[in-house]
Amino acid sequence: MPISLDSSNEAGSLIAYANASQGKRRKIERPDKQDVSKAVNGLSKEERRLAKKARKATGRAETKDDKADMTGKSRPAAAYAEEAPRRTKKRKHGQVDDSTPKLPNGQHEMMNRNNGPIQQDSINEPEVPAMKLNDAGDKTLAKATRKAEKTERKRLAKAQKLDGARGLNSDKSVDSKNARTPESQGAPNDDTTTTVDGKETLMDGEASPGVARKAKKEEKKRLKAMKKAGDKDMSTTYPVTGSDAANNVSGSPRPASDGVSVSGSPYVEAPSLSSLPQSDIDSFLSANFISITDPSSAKALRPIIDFAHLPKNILAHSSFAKFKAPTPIQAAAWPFLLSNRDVIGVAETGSGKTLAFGVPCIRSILTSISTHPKENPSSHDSAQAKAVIVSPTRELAVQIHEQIEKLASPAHLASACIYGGVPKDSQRDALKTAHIIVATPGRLNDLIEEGSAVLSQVNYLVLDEADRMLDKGFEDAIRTIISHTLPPSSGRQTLMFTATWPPSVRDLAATFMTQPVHITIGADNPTGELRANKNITQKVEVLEPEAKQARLLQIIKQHGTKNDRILIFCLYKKEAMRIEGYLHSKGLRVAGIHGDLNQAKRTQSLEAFKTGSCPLLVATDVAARGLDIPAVKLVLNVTFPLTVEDYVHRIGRTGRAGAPGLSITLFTAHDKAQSGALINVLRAAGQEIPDELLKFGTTVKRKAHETYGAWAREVGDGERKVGVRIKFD
Ligand SMILES: Nc1ncnc2c1ncn2[C@@H]1O[C@H](COP(=O)(O)OP(=O)(O)OP(=O)(O)O)[C@@H](O)[C@H]1O
Repeated sequence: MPISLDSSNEAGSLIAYANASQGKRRKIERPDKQDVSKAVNGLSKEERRLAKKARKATGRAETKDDKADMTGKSRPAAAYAEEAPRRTKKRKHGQVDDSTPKLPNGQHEMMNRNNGPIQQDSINEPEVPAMKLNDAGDKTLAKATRKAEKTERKRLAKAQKLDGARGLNSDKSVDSKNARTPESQGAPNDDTTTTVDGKETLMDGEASPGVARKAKKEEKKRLKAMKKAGDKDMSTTYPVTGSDAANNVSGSPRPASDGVSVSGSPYVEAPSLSSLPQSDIDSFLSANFISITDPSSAKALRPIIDFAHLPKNILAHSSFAKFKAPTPIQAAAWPFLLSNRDVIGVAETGSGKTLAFGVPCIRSILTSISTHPKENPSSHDSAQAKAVIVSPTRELAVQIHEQIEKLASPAHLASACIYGGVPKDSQRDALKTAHIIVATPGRLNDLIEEGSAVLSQVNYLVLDEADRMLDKGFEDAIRTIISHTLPPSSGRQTLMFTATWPPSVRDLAATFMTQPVHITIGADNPTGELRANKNITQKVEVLEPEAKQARLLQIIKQHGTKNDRILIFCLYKKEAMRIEGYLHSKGLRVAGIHGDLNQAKRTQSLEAFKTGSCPLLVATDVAARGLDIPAVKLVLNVTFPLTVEDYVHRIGRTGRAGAPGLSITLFTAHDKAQSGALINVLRAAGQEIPDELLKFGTTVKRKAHETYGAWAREVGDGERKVGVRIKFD
């Protein structure tokens, strides 16, 4: 019987594998030598010949399997599907847990979750007692298994080499020797903690490299096919013109899935929006510097410039009536998202991106549920998650969850907030009834792995702070999460939102998306180049490193008032602790937030800062992205971050939702490698550039994916990127 492999989905291929060879879905297991011997008694000559052949094959496989059980390596793909739940977790310092492979959609059907760790004996116990040796399917299975083993061995050898090069398995101790290990590196994911001996330990799950790489390969294949198809399409770049005014129904088809697609309910433009003169639309687009690029040949969609233009079922549940009008990113993204399109949304910090993806999320779920009348949204006994929103930090996940809850609960939808550093029990409970999961990657993967989080019906996937989510620290974990959701061919909508969209992550992003509409908000910035929020006045002071502390105190005294908050950023955890202690010693009310603090303390510090009981917060880059804290008057950078993207996010904690903001950056000779990139950001925002900064030079180092964000310093010398001289006029 030919083995049919469904290349679109790993679980699909494994199940097909099992079905083809066994005639039904069941565990794939080879018998041991003894069982084969028993079975051959009384067989014909021909059957004995085949049995001998099979014995040879099983003997080989068995030896490898035994070895693999000891080492956790050299497993054929089918064996991974079988034995994943039996493996015990190995969470070593700085080590990716490759002993616990994660499998995509549907795999849980093949696992016995209740068994727990299984002894070596039971691993060798044959699931199928008597093999029918003259069955052609079995021969095919043995052959296919050998082939799978060979491929797996090759892949693992390659992966080990790669991981070795990336330093994924190397310990990083945080001591005086590497006290300059920045938090954004040392803590690639929010679930990183520090053990007593000062070593950093990944607490929560990283993606299995095996599964992640397979997913990567499949995504690449899909992308290739997609590109081929896309070549036939005309790429469309808006602003919308008068000829598009007639278009009031989205022309973007999305393949129907097995009853879970949201494509059944096309977006219909509100008559009140259709009746607006085109000149109104054009002036809205140009006044807000909205650039929309659609690689498909679908017609342009008018921005939803008034809340009244939203579909009625959303409007009825709106919790945002307090706002005057949608922000530009909301207005531009909503029509495409409501039409089930994939969207990359790049808009400045504090511009309302959460509602931009949050509002269509509710509609997507309601539509999806309405096509499944059995799933009554008001029955909170159980639910299947339909949407996942992934965020890089725990605090941001909590904040997004709060906003999503405000949208979801009036619609009788439930959401769960999943993040590391806190007990799992309440999260497990919340998952039982959640339609929407807001999560950090590490803890989500842990709960997927144990079977508490099931994403097999997720057709709305959001990566918030998408560039951070796609950098090396998170990439594998994100791949694993994505591989558990519905594939795009079954109707999954994939959204990426951020304020910074470096070229280094764009190719990777494309592998997860289907003809995404690219929306950028910002003057003179159609390609989404790095831009800071123009409402922020950026000041840079160049000084000697030893002068920093005194200057810091001066600035705080100069700007601190009773009601305003000052957010102080450091690069290292130890530095943050030192600065917090220093300010404390000066009698100031100050709190701290960084990766060495337990979650309760982190939450407490943030609350104290939000309420104003502590008007000063000293933070590392764990607080750089997404946090929406009212009345942050000043962001003060004591040490420049590793990347200028992080700088843009840090200063973006002020000047939110149209309010003015101020940032002051203390810049020393240690940071001169970043001077060129910083000058570019200042220049693009029309800010003053001090001569002392210009003296450091205008060289901008191009960042490739490997060197972006969390793992930057772990790239070997051989991979160091060459600086590019940028000329200014
Ligand atoms: N239409 C609107 N009008 C006015 N304010 C809004 C609107 N939509 C959202 N906001 C407010 O704007 C603030 C910033 O929103 P949000 O946190 O979503 O920004 P963001 O673009 O995600 O920022 P960041 O890039 O820093 O994550 C929030 O306080 C939010 O309530």
